[in-house]
Amino acid sequence: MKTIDLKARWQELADVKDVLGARGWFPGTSGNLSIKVSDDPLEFLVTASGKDKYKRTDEDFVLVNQHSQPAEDTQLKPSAETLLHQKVYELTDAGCSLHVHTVSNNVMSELYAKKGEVTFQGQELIKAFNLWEEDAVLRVPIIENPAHIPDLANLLAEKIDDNVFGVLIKNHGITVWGRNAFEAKKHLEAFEFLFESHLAFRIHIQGGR
Ligand SMILES: CSCCC(=O)C(=O)COP(=O)(O)O
Ligand SMILES: [Zn+2]
Repeated sequence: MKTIDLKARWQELADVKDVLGARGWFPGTSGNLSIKVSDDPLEFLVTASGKDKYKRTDEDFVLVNQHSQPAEDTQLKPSAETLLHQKVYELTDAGCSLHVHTVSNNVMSELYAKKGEVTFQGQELIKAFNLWEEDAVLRVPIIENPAHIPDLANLLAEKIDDNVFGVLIKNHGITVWGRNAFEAKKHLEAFEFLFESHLAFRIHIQGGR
């Protein structure tokens, strides 16, 4: 991959990071984002670990290889959750993977953890996932949150499927992907809208039941 492509991908991911940051979706340094730079061998840019993701700096991203290890000499540490991004690239045609912690995705993950998934039907915004039929159902698997990242990454990998565009991690956050940064961001925004609407409906119409 040429330097110009690396720069373009960096810029693209930095722009997405700014927009998500403006929404407050990186509380307490949480969240990590990645974008694919090369397919064979796999290389992707991923956010550096533990940083204030609301700030834009020249050290925001690290280029990693197919083993989630830095592909260049650097003092920066790739995200602690880089392995989840690696699994997404290995098992899908994704070009971008986004992970954020929000109040809505955490509450939804807790509410529906026992069911192991949450589904949406009859909601206009499931069209953001290319689901156009009237009876189409959007399914979002929910996984446990083991502290050992390889275990977490394996749980995520088990749920990845053609009709899955994101996975909720219980009391942790959501990991979503898309063929490129535009699509990944679209998916993330649609998920968060559906979660917020569902919770608002439960609180205001169903009295929290
Ligand atoms: C304080 S957030 C705990 C770690 C986490 O879940 C996360 O998303 C951020 O980790 P990173 O190493 O990518 O900064
Ligand atoms: Zn996280």
